[in-house]
Amino acid sequence: MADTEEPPIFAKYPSLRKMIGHEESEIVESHDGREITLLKYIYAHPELDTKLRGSPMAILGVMDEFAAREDFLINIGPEKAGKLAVLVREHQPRVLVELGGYVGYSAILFGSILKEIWGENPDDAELEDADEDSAAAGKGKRKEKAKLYSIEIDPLIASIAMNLVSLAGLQDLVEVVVGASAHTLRRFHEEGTLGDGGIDLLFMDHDEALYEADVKLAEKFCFLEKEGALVIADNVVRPGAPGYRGYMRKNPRLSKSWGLPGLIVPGDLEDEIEISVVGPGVKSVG
Ligand SMILES: C[S@@+](CC[C@H](N)C(=O)[O-])C[C@H]1O[C@@H](n2cnc3c(N)ncnc32)[C@H](O)[C@@H]1O
Repeated sequence: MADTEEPPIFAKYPSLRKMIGHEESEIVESHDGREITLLKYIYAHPELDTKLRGSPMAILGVMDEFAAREDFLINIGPEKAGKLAVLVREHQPRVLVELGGYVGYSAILFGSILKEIWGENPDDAELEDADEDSAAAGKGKRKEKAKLYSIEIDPLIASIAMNLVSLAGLQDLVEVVVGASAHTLRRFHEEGTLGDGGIDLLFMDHDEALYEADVKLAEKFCFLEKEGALVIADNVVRPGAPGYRGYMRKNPRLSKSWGLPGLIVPGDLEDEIEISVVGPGVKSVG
């Protein structure tokens, strides 16, 4: 490629041109007002009522369009979304917890898959019915709700996520929870939010420096006791979570782990997403 030639990545993501000439330390990638601009962009969309409302995939498409054309967004983006969607469909989780919800991109993706797999949640009366007559459960009545708890520390950012989750029609399946990850996991434990079953899939995408401590907390509260529970950690290579990776490799509760490649930077083949299958075992590790 000649010196003057623009890297192909800028043709695909024109919004990245803003970063040209800046040191990495000078680049602000989020929480600078662009999230409110995104919300206005979506609500100004000419097909808001005809295509976006009630359509998770169409909303994700507009978020991708905004990230490519207007301003970069720190969500998983379309490539990782495609890979994670395959995994989530295969795994069929009923209770999913996400640490780091941002404006709701991954929450809308995962919530739409929960809806695809489990349908609309039963209302409380139906749940009581199914409880009273366990034979009825065998006739197709569901005794549990499917749920994604998307935990986000920043209340303004979380409000945008709540708005977009509702626009997507997923408010029944996706609960955006405002709070820091560790504080919220502890609150879930004290309040019994997750019931007896715990978590089928824990997605960590908040602060790589907290992955190790937070997964240990989830284990301590027995949230990861289901056979085959999945822990998915994003960005384990860049910015990187060496403490978490080291801890999981030696974890006696780990039965299998593998990685998925990142994206965006062509030729970057290192696995950015680490998937770990954990299960019942030592109750409290570390
Ligand atoms: C990379 S973004 C998450 C992207 C999101 N999972 C998606 O793909 O749509 C990280 C988010 O984690 C939030 N965050 C950072 N530290 C956190 C913590 N300790 N607890 C909860 N959220 C946190 C940030 O405010 C930010 O919105």
